[in-house]
Amino acid sequence: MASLAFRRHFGFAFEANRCTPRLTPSTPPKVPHRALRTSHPMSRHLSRRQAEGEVALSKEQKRALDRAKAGKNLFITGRAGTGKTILIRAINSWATSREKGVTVTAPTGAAALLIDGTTIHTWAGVGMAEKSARYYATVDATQIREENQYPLSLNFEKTELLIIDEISMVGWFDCLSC
Ligand SMILES: Nc1ncnc2c1ncn2[C@@H]1O[C@H](COP(=O)(O)OP(=O)(O)OP(=O)(O)O)[C@@H](O)[C@H]1O
Repeated sequence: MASLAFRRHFGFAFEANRCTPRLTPSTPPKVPHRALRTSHPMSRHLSRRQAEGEVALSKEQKRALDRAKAGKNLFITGRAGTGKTILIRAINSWATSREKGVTVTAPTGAAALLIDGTTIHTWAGVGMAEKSARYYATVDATQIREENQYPLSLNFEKTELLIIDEISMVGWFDCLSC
């Protein structure tokens, strides 16, 4: 149910067991050896330029981009180096140029940096608890929401397109497809 709600809200989402379509680039794109080396974090700038048009997307990447443009939910998976990050950059670039409310996230700070995004926890407002575990276990959920300093509802409302990189590292990932 949760995943359905997310999909309804965002139009483009992350893994869900009934989510469509499942794009699985099985073979790495044919790229020059020099380009393959740019997956190193220090080569982010070059990768960004590639996503902005200097490198033509592969057929499979284009197919995924077209589906994203059509507002479909996507689960993008594939072996290392098959072009997932470049695809994310291309989707982000397209969404930004259309002034869509796009948020690019990842479960860890390091992963988020690679895609110029933010952590999923920051976006969702999951921060450090300010009170004891006993307090949160006993108090009413409504009260916790009222006390929350993060403008969470704004984050959810302004995000039309949510991208989560490295979703398998998200601890509560399984809950999303419940
Ligand atoms: N269509 C393309 N044309 C040329 N080079 C590409 C293309 N797609 C990706 N690349 C290059 O292939 C390399 C791997 O791409 P990318 O980093 O997007 O893969 P990935 O699937 O995200 O890898 P990982 O799973 O390890 O993060 C990079 O150097 C990237 O610049």
